[in-house]
Formats: sequence, structure tokens, C-alpha cells
Amino acid sequence: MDFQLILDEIHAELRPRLDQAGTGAQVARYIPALARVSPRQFGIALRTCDGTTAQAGDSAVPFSIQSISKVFSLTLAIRALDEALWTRIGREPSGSPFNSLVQLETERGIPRNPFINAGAIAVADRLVSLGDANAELLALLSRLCGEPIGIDAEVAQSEADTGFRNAALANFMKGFGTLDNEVTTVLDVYFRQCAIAMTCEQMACAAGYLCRDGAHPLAGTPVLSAAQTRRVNALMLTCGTYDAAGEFAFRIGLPCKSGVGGGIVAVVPDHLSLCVWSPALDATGNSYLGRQALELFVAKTGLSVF
Ligand SMILES: NC(=O)CC[C@H](N)C(=O)O
Repeated sequence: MDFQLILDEIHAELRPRLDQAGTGAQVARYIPALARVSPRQFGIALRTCDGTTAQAGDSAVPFSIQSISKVFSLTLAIRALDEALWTRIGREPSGSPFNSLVQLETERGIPRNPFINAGAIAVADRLVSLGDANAELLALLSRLCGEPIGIDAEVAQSEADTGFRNAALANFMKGFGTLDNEVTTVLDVYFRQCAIAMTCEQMACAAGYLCRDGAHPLAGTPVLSAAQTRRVNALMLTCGTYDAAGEFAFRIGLPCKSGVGGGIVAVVPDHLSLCVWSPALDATGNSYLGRQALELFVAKTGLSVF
């Protein structure tokens, strides 16, 4: 399959839609540093299991990975704790927005899954107990894509200044005993992981272990076991795009994880990993053009888990 041609076609088809007037799509406004990002950007990149790469558009422009970081923090936590992780975090889709508080009350402070904010904050707490969580995460990402990866300090500060809902989630969970560490420490780790900046090309490579039964995309060494990798992919499919996960499975049928920076990473097991980015979001907090790009990719290639 000529992936470069396919990505070029997708880019050409979507470029005229970059002016998203009238669609309601807009960049995340609740984090001031993200509100300043131009919505008129679109990038896409993929890397196959045999190392072939393809890219189009703004694929080399760094963006704020936001909730895509939750895949990699989960990977670190599963590696360290395996089954023990699941005593404090569920594995069911939430059907609610990513920053929703409501389920925590009736479910006694146990977040539905590791990909909503509450779940990722609970994962961050586990990682804080194990060591320097942000340093571990940056080291993992840098190793996975073979390039140094860093945090955008301005975005991290902006999140910390306005993260009122995340503070509410963390305090609520602390009240139920879900967090072992200080709320401020855990939130600092969480905000900084969300503020990691990467390009589509770096992300497509970094996610490569997810299409290779857990093998490192560059070195081939195990990042996760094959069974653990299946679980991460299953969670991405069922929970990776919040209350749009059903729609994503229906229309795209790939494990996906989105972030409010406008990135979406997607996995075609045994074939390839890809990343799309366009900052304007739909009402569910998923990239408006990113979703369309993934739909086009699946339509053109027939690659889907179904
Ligand atoms: N969906 C997202 O990407 C949310 C991440 C964002 N940093 C937040 O905590 O609100």
C-alpha cells in the first residue's frame, strides 16, 4: 500500500476544510496557552511495523499532547504494578466528558478508567509513589521516538493556573483514599505530563509498541508484554475518546487516544501506528479534522480492527 500517497490525498482533501467556520469546532479555550494556538493547522504521520514512514501537512510541528500522555503514563504504571493497578482504577467507558465529577461520588472515588482525567490523576499518584514520574515519562517517550522530548513550561503553568476541575477531582479522590500522595504534588505531575510537546512524526513512532505486541518500535525490546499491550489497546478503543468512544469505534474502529491539544493517536495492530493533529475540537473535546482524517484513512485503506 502506498501510504505516502494516501496521506497526501487525505491532506489535500482536508486542507480546504481548515477554515472551519460554521462547524462549531474551536481550540480548547479553558487552558489559555492552548486558546492561542492557530486552528488552521493539520498534520498526519504514520509508521508501519517494518519501519516505513509517511507524513503530510504540519507533521513536524510540535503540539501539546495533553491526554495522549495518559497512554504512556498508563504504560509505566502497568509495567510497574501490573494487576495491582486495577484496585484503584476501573476499566469501563465513562460515557461522560473527560473532566466529569459525577461518577466519582457514587463510585466511591474509583475513577471509571485511566483515560478520563480522574483516572489519569489516579495513575499519576501511583507513579509519584514509585519515583520521579515526569522524568520517567519523558525518558520513556524519548527512548520510544529516538529524540529528546520535553515539556512546554508555558502550557504547564497555564494548566496549573486554571486547573480548577482537576483540583476538584483530585481532592475528591483524596477524600475517598484513592490518592496516597499530596494533591498538589500529584496535580503538578499531571499538569506537566499533559504539557509535553511532540510532533505527529514523533508520536507515530512512539506509539509503535502498541501495534507490535509491546515491542519497542526502534529497538525491538519489550516495552509491555503482548497481553498488557492488548489491554492498553482495548482501553483506547473503549475509553480513549471519552463520550465519543462509541462513535469512534463505529466510524473508525481503531484503538485511539485523543487530547485537547487536537492530537489523536491511533493503532492498527500488527500494521502501523499513526498520529493526526489539528487543534480545533468538536463538542466532545476530540479534534474535529483529526476524526475526519481517521475516517478517511480507514475508508481508503480498509485497515480497522473489525
Ligand atoms: N482531554 C484532555 O486532553 C484533557 C487534558 C487537560 N490537560 C485537562 O486536564 O483538562
